[in-house]
Amino acid sequence: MLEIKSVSSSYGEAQILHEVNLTVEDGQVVGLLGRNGTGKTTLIRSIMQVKPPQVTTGSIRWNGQELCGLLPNEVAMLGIGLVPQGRRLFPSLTVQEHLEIIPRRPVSSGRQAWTVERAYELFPRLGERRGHRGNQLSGGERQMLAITRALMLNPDLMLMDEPTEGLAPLIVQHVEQAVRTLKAEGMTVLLVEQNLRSALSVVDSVYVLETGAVVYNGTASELSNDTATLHRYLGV
Ligand SMILES: Nc1ncnc2c1ncn2[C@@H]1O[C@H](COP(=O)(O)OP(=O)(O)OP(=O)(O)O)[C@@H](O)[C@H]1O
Repeated sequence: MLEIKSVSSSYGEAQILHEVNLTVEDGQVVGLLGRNGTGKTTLIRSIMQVKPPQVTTGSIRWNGQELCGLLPNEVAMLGIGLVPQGRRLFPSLTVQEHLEIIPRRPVSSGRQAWTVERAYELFPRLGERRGHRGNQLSGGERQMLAITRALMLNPDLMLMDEPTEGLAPLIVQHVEQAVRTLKAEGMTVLLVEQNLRSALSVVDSVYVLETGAVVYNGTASELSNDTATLHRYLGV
């Protein structure tokens, strides 16, 4: 379980997150929604201990262990995979090389280890592109590679920062299906999304951020029916 309690984070003097509380139970897919600039990526970076920002107060616990003060690779080795916004890839490495260079952690009990072949089963398109280099991939292929790279770590929690951003509708469906497949296998997911429809099709519950604070927490169906919140905080 991921437990975020009273977390505030700052870039220098600028405090962006204000006493954020958020919980992701094991096996849940939780959506993190909110307009541009409300602090979603800042929260993801705070969980991963990627600096900046600096977490100034509060605690972030994963399976009871405090993450604040660890290095990002130490957080990763506790079983937290990151799909960063912007799908950072190496332009000169092939798809296969991207997947092979990821350090592995021992797979958690009851789980099936991720292999390169299993990654290609999740996204067959990537298998067809295994010899292509990072700079030869389409936006959708880059996103698929970013997701599978994070999986190669054998994580128990995936932090996904806007995985459908800028993708064509068909590719968005592939990404949504991949999230459902991961959930069916017991993966815990914190999913940042701007695409409300896409988020609501895969998440169990949602948190909405506004100016760095949680202003809403409910199930996906509660949010779907809450037109006031949708209008006020998500502009729909
Ligand atoms: N490196 C940085 N230094 C200073 N301020 C930053 C930095 N990164 C982000 N911010 C500021 O923090 C605030 C929250 O940004 P953040 O990227 O977390 O929002 P977001 O909800 O993820 O938005 P988006 O959907 O646009 O990615 C914004 O006001 C942004 O300008």
